[in-house]
Amino acid sequence: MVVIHKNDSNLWPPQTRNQVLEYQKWVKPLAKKLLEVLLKGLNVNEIDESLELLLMGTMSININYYPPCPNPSIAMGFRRHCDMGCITLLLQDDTGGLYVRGTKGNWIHVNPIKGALAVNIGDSLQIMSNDRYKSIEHCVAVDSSRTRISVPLCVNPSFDSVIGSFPQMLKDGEKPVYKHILFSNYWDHCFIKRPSGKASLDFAKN
Ligand SMILES: O=C(O)CCC(=O)C(=O)O
Ligand SMILES: [Fe+2]
Repeated sequence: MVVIHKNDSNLWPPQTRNQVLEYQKWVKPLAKKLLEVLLKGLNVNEIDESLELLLMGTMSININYYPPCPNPSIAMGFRRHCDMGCITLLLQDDTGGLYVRGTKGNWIHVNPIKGALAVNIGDSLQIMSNDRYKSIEHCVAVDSSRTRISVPLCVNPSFDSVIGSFPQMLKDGEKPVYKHILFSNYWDHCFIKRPSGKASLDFAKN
């Protein structure tokens, strides 16, 4: 289940609607703080209204339910991918199974820590930072005996935002790695083509 637009909340089952909206309200200032810290690293000192739309104009929440799988060695919970937006704040239960790709191509298990959120960088922030920040490839393995629930909150540009390298990134003749594209086009590309791993970024490359 995903809440993208404000009014989509009517589509949520009433059993969880209030909790989801409450959680979204609680987590929004935290997302902004994290983006402020990340943007300071790109010499952007303030997130004004237009930047806020670009960085966090769409927030979506998924609730992922992974049932136990009798043969985990031949099944995948979630295939390898990068999230499309700027950052994802991921709440997971204590079952485990989330893996991120290390710099040497190895898979690293993200041990669940009670009360902690895992924060992933998404493709849009890689694009805006002209590759200074890298989106993290991740996947989910299933467990033979336990269910798993995760609640990722994806902080994305608004759909009508144009994403591209921040001009203040490009110093001393540095070339933009990515062209300027509408975030909704990037979103559609990822959903329709379903590229795996980091391949979706090629769509945005110059
Ligand atoms: O279930 C997880 O831990 C990750 C889910 C995920 O990667 C996603 O929803 O994009
Ligand atoms: Fe993801």
